Amino acid sequence: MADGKRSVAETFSRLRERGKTAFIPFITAGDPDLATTSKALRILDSCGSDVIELGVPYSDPLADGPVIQPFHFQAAASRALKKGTKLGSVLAMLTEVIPELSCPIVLFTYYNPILKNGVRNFMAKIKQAGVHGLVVPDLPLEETTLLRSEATMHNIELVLLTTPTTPTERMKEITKASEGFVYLVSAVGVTGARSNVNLRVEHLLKEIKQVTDKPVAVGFGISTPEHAKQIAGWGADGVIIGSAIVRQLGEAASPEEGLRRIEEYAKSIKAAIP
Ligand SMILES: O=P(O)(O)OC[C@@H](O)[C@@H](O)c1c[nH]c2ccccc12
Repeated sequence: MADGKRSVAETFSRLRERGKTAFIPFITAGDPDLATTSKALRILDSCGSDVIELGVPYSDPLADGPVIQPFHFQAAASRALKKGTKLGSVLAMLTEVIPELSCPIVLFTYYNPILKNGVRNFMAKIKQAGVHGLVVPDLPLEETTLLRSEATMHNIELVLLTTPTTPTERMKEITKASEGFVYLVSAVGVTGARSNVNLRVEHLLKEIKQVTDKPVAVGFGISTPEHAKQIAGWGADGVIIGSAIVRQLGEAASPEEGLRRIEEYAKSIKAAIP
């Protein structure tokens, strides 16, 4: 690649060759401020994150879709928005930080901010900042055509999501269209920490893997090293953890303490998965 970094898909194929499962943490940009986010990205990268998902805070995440926004992200997003975090400042921060990271960044944003910027302009901007992939959780498959063609043109991997209630035919379409990896949302309903992993994930993974060779990463409700290990054991190519990491920052007395907690937490997950 032009920037010398592996794409998301290449990252997964390298891991697969070595029989490894990707660790994919999610944090919200600007929570509690962008300087802390840039440090968190460096820390997560050096703790062996294979891909990092970065959420762009948005004031009204429920506006356009049936997406359930977990409590911790609302809190994280409002902390970030209080600081006036905007897409432009997030991308300025990424432009500086991404060249120092070894793992690719997947940006996570609702569709509205993309529309506001204009799809083509948005893709050009995030590419310019060094972003590799994009997740738009409130974008239904039917609406992805324009976004996909612009993403492809700008060399951005557009990751699509499938859930336990997605009908099989639709799931097949999603796996066909998804780039980088397929995001399997492990449960319907409220996300965030749960005491157990949804046992249906094992079956869902099998079902998806029958129709695609693309890597499948599981997210929603994974919070402990045991959960991560269990999901890796079921053959997931990646484990996505959001709320549990965001909470480390939210509950800490200071950003410094939050960063130390993130580091410790990331290491504990990394040690649990192959
Ligand atoms: O927070 P959890 O339960 O660890 O799950 C990650 C997930 O929340 C993250 O990828 C994410 C944040 N906001 C979302 C909205 C829709 C789908 C996924 C997400």
